[in-house]
Amino acid sequence: MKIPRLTDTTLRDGDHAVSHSYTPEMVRTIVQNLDEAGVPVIEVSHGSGLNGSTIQQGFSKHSEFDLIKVAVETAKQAKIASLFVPGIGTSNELRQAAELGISILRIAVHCTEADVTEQYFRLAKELGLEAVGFLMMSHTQPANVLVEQAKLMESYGADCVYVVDSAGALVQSGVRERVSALKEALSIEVGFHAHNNLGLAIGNTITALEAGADQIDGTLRGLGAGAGNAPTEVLVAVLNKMNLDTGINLSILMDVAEEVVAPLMQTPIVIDRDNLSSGYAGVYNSFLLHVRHAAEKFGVKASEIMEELGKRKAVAGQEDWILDVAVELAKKKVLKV
Ligand SMILES: CC[C@H](O)CC(=O)C(=O)O
Ligand SMILES: [Mn+2]
Repeated sequence: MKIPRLTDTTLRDGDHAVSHSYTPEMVRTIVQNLDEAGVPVIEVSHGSGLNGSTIQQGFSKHSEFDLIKVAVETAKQAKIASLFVPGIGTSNELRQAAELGISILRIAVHCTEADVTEQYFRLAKELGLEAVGFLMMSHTQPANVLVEQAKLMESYGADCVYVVDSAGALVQSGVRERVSALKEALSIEVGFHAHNNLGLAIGNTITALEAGADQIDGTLRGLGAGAGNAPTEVLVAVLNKMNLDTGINLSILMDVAEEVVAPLMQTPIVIDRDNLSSGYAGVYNSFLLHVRHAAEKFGVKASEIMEELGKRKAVAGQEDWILDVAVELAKKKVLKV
């Protein structure tokens, strides 16, 4: 099995879990530790990607450009990456992040919408960036559809395409099928990004490696949207046990996870009823906080909203459905009384 490239996305996916409250000091400390530990790629941006600080996605406490600047200045060996979602971010933010010195742009779209990424892949390459495609909500489509979409990204200049389990809804057979199909069809690298709603983030990531994945993601303590991600420190420990030596210092990772990241958690990252129902129904993890707010406001269960959103096959960008569903469920409840 190949030694994978590990991207730590505590400062991007984890941004959802801290309600976009990262400060330059936190970024400096986390980047310093990840960099010293030897993590090769560190992702920094709003959880929903560049320019995500909006009323729909949640306002950031500090400008993500200030945070990216600190990250670039602090990292000695690690490459800094940012996430970009077309429609949330524009070419302006992409250019600005490149000027600040990011090395990698990860372009994320719903897994049937690769065609909207062309101009951004081309621009990222023009600006000298490594460009990675993110096929979000990959559980919703069979392997052959993901292959078509990934091939489009490859034709636009992608250096790697990720199978992204945004809802933490995939089980191991689903990961194997999708990652192997991409590996077989593409000439570029393939990655896998896990969420832990079904308790499979580490197991699925290892399955992705067995299926040939070249790149994987983690976050310290699993800090990330919904049930969180594969914890970076656990991934490194497991890879060591498998004799896949990434050269990453486990002891530094365990310390920063325990002493710096764990205290940042607003609520423990656990598989509670809301997270499990979200993964089970296949609902996008970034919906969690919005669903919880709506549930509280309208006096319904978050898990019921998740179940209904799953039935309606809601995707990123359809956050307005959350309120519609909550209101409908509340009305039904009143009529029953
Ligand atoms: C809005 C981007 C999204 O959070 C990307 C991601 O990490 C995922 O889909 O899991
Ligand atoms: Mn994610």
